[in-house]
Amino acid sequence: MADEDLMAGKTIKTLYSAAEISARIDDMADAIITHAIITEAKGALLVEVIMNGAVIFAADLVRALSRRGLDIEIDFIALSSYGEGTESSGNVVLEADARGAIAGRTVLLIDDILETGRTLNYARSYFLGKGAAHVMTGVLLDKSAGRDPVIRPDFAGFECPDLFVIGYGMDYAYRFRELPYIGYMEQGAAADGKDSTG
Ligand SMILES: O=P(O)(O)OC[C@H]1O[C@H](OP(=O)(O)OP(=O)(O)O)[C@H](O)[C@@H]1O
Ligand code: HPA
Repeated sequence: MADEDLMAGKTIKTLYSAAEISARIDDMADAIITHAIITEAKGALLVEVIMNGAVIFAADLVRALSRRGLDIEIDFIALSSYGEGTESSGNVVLEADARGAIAGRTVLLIDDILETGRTLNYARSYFLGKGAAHVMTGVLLDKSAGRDPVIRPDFAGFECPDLFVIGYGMDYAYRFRELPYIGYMEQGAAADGKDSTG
């Protein structure tokens, strides 16, 4: 489907600019490297990137961690539950397995957004099931509206309003991941406007 069709009657409003995201990732990296479990972990921290949405966030976060001297190993797992829609199907599908050695490791799961919590719950069970010593979670956006408050990330960048957001890795129907900022689609007058320079 062409962007023009997806965008019909809508414009993208900026929620967080590229500069705001960058500054927040530095704060998150500071918080991660001082966390007791990570500081005391034996061997490299195993960073598990949950594809596809988290790849852009993870690329920036791991380099921020590296600049602070943290020893890390990067691995990937692919999980999917939204498809082309804006609501969770309720069913998390394992599209691709992790490949790293997991038993006994301290694992930091990285995802772009936490909404219902199904994806991170699935991932946490997956890594604990493979013998991880600790599993921690880091998300750029925490969309907590309507979610059980017991479900919380260990590290979060921004609270996300109850809107379907796109950009900086996040898609709507597999598009818009490449936007350098985070935005949301607003029904509006402009047919094809990207109002943001973020
Ligand atoms: O907390 P939840 O309600 O589970 O939602 C969060 C998940 O939804 C998105 O993944 P999606 O299924 O869209 O796959 P993608 O990463 O390939 O875009 C996002 O990247 C998170 O992994
Ligand atoms: N945008 C993109 N992907 C998502 C969202 C969202 O708001 N929530 C869960 N996955």
